[in-house]
Amino acid sequence: MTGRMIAIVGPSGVGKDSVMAGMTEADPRLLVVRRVITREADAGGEDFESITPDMFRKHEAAGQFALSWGAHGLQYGVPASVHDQIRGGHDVLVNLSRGILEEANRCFPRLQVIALTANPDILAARLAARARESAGQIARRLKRAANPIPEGIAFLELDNSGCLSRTVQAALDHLYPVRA
Ligand SMILES: Nc1ncnc2c1ncn2[C@@H]1O[C@H](COP(=O)(O)OP(=O)(O)O)[C@@H](O)[C@H]1O
Ligand SMILES: O=P(O)(O)OC[C@H]1O[C@H](OP(=O)(O)OP(=O)(O)O)[C@H](O)[C@@H]1O
Repeated sequence: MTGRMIAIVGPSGVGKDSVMAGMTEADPRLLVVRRVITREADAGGEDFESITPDMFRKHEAAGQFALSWGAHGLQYGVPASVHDQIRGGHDVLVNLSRGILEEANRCFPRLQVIALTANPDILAARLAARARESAGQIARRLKRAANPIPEGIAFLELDNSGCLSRTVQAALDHLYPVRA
């Protein structure tokens, strides 16, 4: 049985990376995609492959990304190796832009989308506490917080304003429903 691509989406600071980490800790069936990003290697936060914009363009032109997009002045890529992981039967978690979901839906037949939400004041507080971005960058991230999920894409919405472990459990229950 092939696996599924599971996209975790939502505004900056909502908890995408935290929820994905909690899900893999709780369930070893899940793998997390290590994204390729034109961000300084020591920026902190998620585990990612840091790459220069020039190398990113070369990787992109060589077909080394299953998906790629730009946001926040950065370029993001999902390594094409995810296709092998999925063919190998793994369910694969990835932090995606809402703007790339239509393309993802075309590329990954069994795409599942989990859209996280949180109250705006909570988003602002979390981004300030994470301290990976400057105040100006945080303000720009908050401006795109309300970007919608494209029409026609099925998704489960989970509010991550509260306890992280409850969000993680709700996501796992959705993906792996217990059959009576
Ligand atoms: N449910 C939660 N309750 C409290 N803090 C959270 C919760 N989810 C995430 N956080 C914290 O909020 C910050 C942003 O989370 P992160 O996972 O980096 O979000 P995203 O990947 O969506 O930008 C981090 O400091 C993280 O520890
Ligand atoms: O189009 P959007 O849905 O707004 O998403 C744009 C980008 O924002 C997030 O980036 P990143 O993971 O670097 O930032 P975050 O951890 O602060 O969300 C997300 O992973 C996308 O790459």
